[in-house]
Amino acid sequence: MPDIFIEIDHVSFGYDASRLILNDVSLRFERGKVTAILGGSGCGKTTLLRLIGGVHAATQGRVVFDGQTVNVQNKAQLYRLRRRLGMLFQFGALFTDLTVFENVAFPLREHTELPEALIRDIVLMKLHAVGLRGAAPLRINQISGGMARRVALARAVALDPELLMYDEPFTGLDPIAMGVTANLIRRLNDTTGATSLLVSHDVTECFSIADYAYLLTAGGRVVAHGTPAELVASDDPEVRQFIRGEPDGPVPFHYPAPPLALDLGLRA
Ligand SMILES: Nc1ncnc2c1ncn2[C@@H]1O[C@H](COP(=O)(O)OP(=O)(O)OP(=O)(O)O)[C@@H](O)[C@H]1O
Repeated sequence: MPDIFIEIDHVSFGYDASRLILNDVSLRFERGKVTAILGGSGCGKTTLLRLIGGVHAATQGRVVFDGQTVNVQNKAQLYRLRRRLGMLFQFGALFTDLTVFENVAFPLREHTELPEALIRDIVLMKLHAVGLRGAAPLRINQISGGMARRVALARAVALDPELLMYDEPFTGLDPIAMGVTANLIRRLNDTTGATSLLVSHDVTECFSIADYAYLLTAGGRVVAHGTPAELVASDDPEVRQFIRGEPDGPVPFHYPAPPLALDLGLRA
């Protein structure tokens, strides 16, 4: 029996009543694993992370976090839950005029009463884990984008979260920085014993580090799920189109439209 840490159980959600973003979606994330959630723009990946973090409530269905149904009305439960998760947003969202050190120290100062000497040791250890202990005194606007992403990783793990959620961690990075970031996500998961969810549209990078992956399409519909090896070996045309990034296939390139000739008035 797999040890499920997060379960999305027949969840539907819309930001307003007129449009469902997630339509009866079910996913399960195993404890200790890195699971990738892949899908095109707008299919609801970030929305899914927000529901897990209790930012929004599911309209229908349940989000279960380590055996407990997430209830956004229960403020005490939400606070405890948020202490258990670390989140890395697209572009890191660091304080650009603070130092690398102060950025990583920030969640420790916000959420704990630890003495300054201990905060210092934790920050230096987290920075060491991402290879940036030597950069501690630099300001964010003095370091490269790839380094900044690593600082954001160190900050996301500052409180030793049990769940790490990464939203598009590879965006805007050059290939080397991308590889470094991917390896760090894997290493931080394994050394801290956390569970990691990785939202991205970068199939290659995700498959290089994920234990398992879900492929989603519009409405959060699960096209397929499995280990990267299983998905790569799939002969389902929709999965192949997805993985190879083919522009046309079961997911058509063209939005439904009348024939071009008709639209251009070329036919009587
Ligand atoms: N706060 C919001 N209010 C209203 N609609 C929203 C909000 N956030 C997202 N949406 C809409 O919900 C849909 C899904 O967005 P979401 O960000 O979850 O998709 P995504 O798969 O993460 O896409 P991307 O890869 O582009 O980030 C989109 O159509 C988006 O416009």
